[in-house]
Amino acid sequence: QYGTAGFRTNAKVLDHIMFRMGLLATLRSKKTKATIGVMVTASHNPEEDNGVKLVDPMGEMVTPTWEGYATQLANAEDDDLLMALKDIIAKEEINMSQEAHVFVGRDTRSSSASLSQAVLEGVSSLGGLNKDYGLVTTPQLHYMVCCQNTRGKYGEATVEGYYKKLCQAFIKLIKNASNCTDDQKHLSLDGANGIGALKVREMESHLGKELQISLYNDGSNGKLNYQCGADFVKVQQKPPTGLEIKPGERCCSFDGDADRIVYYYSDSEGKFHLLDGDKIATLISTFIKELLTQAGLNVNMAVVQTAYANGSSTRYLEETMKVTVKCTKTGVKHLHHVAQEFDIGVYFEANGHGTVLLSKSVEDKIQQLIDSPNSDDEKKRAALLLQNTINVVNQTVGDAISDMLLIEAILAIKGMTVQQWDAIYTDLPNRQLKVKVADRRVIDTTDAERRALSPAGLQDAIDALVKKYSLARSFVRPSGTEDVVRVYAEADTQESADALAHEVSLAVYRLAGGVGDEPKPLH
Ligand SMILES: CC(=O)N[C@H]1[C@@H](OP(=O)(O)O)O[C@H](CO)[C@@H](O)[C@@H]1O
Ligand SMILES: [Mg+2]
Repeated sequence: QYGTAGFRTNAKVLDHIMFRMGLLATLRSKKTKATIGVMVTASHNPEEDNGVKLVDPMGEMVTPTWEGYATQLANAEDDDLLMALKDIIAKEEINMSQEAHVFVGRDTRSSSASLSQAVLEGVSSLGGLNKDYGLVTTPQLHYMVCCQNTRGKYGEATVEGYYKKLCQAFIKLIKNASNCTDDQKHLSLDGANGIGALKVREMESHLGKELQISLYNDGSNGKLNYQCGADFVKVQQKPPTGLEIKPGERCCSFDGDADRIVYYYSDSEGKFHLLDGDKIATLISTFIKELLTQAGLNVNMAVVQTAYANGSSTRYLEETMKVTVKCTKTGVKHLHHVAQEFDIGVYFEANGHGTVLLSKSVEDKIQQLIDSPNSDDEKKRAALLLQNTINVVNQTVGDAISDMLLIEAILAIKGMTVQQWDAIYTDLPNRQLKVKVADRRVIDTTDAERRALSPAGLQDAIDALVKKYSLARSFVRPSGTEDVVRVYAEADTQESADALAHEVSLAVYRLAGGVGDEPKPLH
């Protein structure tokens, strides 16, 4: 199934899927009369895996109907492939004489080169024209597609153009950071031994001395995503191997295709502190809200989260910041669409995947303030900061490089240390676990995946377990990228969160057809 983020499985069985996604992207391009993107990556999953994501004309994820076609095409027997294609062509009334253009990109996995070749062959076999961007991050490919289809309005469809746009905006932002010491300009980055590391190296010359990055896990020795990267750090709640973490120093990790980022530091007692997507969303939305007030702009802004958002972050945003918070199903495609409903939508998954979307009307209002001879200096300054914020952001999809530049600029402008940022609110202790079941589709959820409708009795069991703890919350859902059921729990102490997560895992195991050994307690 075309899951949370496309197809993902062991690379050895993906050849035909890649070819077929080349075919599908070509049809999608003919249908939309626009360039479509195909990214070969399995993100944070192990090196042995691979996968593919389709990118729609504005750089967003492909629409649900076409996800359905992707699933059909992927599962068709060889003999039925032609029929399956004809079916899509008929349903979508595709004019086959229409030109097609497909952009292809890939991550650093050893299987990616030949798999992206299979995509390219799929494209040409239907007469599509392709451009192979080779090694790029997922968000870079999304960006290229958007630039191409907006005829350069969003930027130039080259990797160089991407660096120029983002870095120029970053440098303009950072000029507003008076008294920023060299120490504060330093960041340690874990590149997950993946494409992000490569691309940060490429970008560095555009940054001048404004940001000094020490790059670890750059792929020269270590294995992709192995005990490193944003997913490892977030789920394990510990620093990656291969990165020297000095007390108090700001560090961050990308994931394997550089569309996620998390920050962290260790305090003077050596305790590890994680600043995840929720903390990032809080920092960015607070910054934007302050600028809007200074600029005298009244626009409706929301933060979009998923069920994995820490309860403390939601409470802080709603109660202290008075910001609208929306909750959607897991997967950035869901968050993206809800964020689009607002003038400004800041969306982040707790794991660090997210970005900011701004409507055209907000961009116009900001431009008017900058151009107007009547705006006072404070308003103008705020408007310029907002404009450069927009330019540093990759609005097509969550982007670790772009998010990193924005976060670094905000911290510098606010003169804020990573500790001060962390202290905005305190996370509730939490735990994520996985349970293997025979068929994870037996679990059906509702209410943005916060409640289970089936199997019978599971939600009642979870409710009863949650009641035993204070400030507790727990939910389960079938993963869309792995063959597991995910369990999430939070509570007032780490012991309680761990115990609750374990007890809920047991309930899943017993009621949803667990396989293998029964889940064991964490302690
Ligand atoms: C709990 C969690 O982190 N889930 C991740 C994971 O999806 P699952 O459907 O949970 O496997 O991978 C997705 C793609 O990277 C990402 O969007 C999502 O947030
Ligand atoms: Mg990723």
